Amino acid sequence: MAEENGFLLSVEKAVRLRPQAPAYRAADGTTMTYGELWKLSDAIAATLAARTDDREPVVVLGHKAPLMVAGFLGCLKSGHAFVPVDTEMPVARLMDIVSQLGAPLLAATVPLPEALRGCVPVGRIVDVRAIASAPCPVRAPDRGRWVAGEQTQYLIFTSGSTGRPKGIEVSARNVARFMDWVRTFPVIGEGGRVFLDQPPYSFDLSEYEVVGALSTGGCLHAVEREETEDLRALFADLRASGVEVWASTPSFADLCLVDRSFDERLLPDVRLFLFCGEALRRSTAAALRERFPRARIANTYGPTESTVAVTYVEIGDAELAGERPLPVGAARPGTELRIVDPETGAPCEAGRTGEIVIVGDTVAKGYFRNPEKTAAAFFDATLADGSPARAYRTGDAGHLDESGMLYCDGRFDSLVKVNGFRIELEDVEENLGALPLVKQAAVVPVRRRERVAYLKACVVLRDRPAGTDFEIARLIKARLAERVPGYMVPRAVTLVGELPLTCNGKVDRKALAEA
Ligand SMILES: Nc1ncnc2c1ncn2[C@@H]1O[C@H](COP(=O)(O)OP(=O)(O)OP(=O)(O)O)[C@@H](O)[C@H]1O
Repeated sequence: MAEENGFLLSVEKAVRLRPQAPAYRAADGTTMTYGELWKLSDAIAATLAARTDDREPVVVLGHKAPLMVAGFLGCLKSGHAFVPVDTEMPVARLMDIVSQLGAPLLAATVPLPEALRGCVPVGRIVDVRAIASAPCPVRAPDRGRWVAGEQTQYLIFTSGSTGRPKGIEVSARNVARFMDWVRTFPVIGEGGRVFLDQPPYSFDLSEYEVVGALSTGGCLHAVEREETEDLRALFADLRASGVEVWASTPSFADLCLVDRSFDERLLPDVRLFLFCGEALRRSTAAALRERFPRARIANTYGPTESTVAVTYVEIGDAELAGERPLPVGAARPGTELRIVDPETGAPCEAGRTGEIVIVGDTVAKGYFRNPEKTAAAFFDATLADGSPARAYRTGDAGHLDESGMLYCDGRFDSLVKVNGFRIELEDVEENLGALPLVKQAAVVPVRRRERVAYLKACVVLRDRPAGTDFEIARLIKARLAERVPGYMVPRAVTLVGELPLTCNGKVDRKALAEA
């Protein structure tokens, strides 16, 4: 029998079991049920199928709205990979994506931004809002047309922090295997849970909620970007949300933790905090544990190239005790982690730091229309049981302990040389963060003529001590020098109110370096 789309089958089952159950709660309070979502995605699929016989990727443009999710399902049902593009993206990046795809079909859930109007021919635009407001019955494309197996389910473009954005092609099978794993997570596996829906859909962290919620009959509770910029508005919304699963970057949790009312009285139902995308600091996990004593806190790790995440670990008292950075988890079934020498690719000795290589059934197909970059990062490998699998070189530094627990040791590109000393920026950040005075810190290299001239630390204070900025910076440097060798103490320490975030909600190091 032909392989069907595991994700769509699970959503279909949820539709069949509880068509009236809420699937999506938008920020304006409107709700879309499973039955409505399925019907709307049928109509979108029918429209797309009438437009083209091709299986070309379709850009789904918009922000947090049920129309976006219906657009994703509509693409899959009509045989198209979807390319989620958030309206919050800088316009230049948006235009670059559209040009890389070459005048793609564009399913718009919002009015087109001015700059895009000239780039996409009118005949290539599908107005999702018009489909949603036309109540006529439609015949959805035959299920034989559904995206399945090795075909691309979605194409996510990296933020391009290291060059031009690359489109990562994740297959239907990759997503199905990821989904099978997520459904074994505590809380999510029980089904019917309410998920916070915060990261933009153009960031694959959002797949935790799209796949996690919709394949288990759960509900997405969307929060808008504007809300996240006004904690009072955000908390007013969250108070009545009933959110049970919280998946975000640690930076987004840090942002909320700034306010002391962010605790279990605000969110009495939260039972699982799920982190991915950047280092989870001990201080963040400890604060959450104190304020949400009944919730589990899980750290997960993975790049978009291996479908959201491939490791999982719960952070409890044992993990919080001690000084070393928190683990990022043990490999999911179906994934093997290897630590290799980044230069030669040879396996490292047990316990040593090297490049993390991910092998397994969620490793993506490669980069869209980019065979060179694909060949440079992806290769075919063999799993321990002898079966073939795809492998991806992450560019992340890490090590495994004797029990197979993975620790991230930063990215190879965050290893810098200052005056001949090799310094791991995240190591400096970890030590700064451990100072009682410091709430959050990011360390960036300041380059002069291709070399790193010195390090700059941007620090958010916990409570401001007496003294000028200069005196406080000097105090921080002195305290840090008690923990690390002198060459690791940043020459410049800048006090900031908060750390800037990228549109994906990660600390924006590029902006800090340029500031
Ligand atoms: N739990 C974690 N702890 C530490 N780092 C993590 C964790 N999870 C993910 N990461 C980092 O995030 C990277 C994956 O992020 P993502 O796929 O969003 O792309 P990116 O490398 O941030 O690229 P871009 O910024 O260009 O989009 C990983 O390779 C790793 O460096």
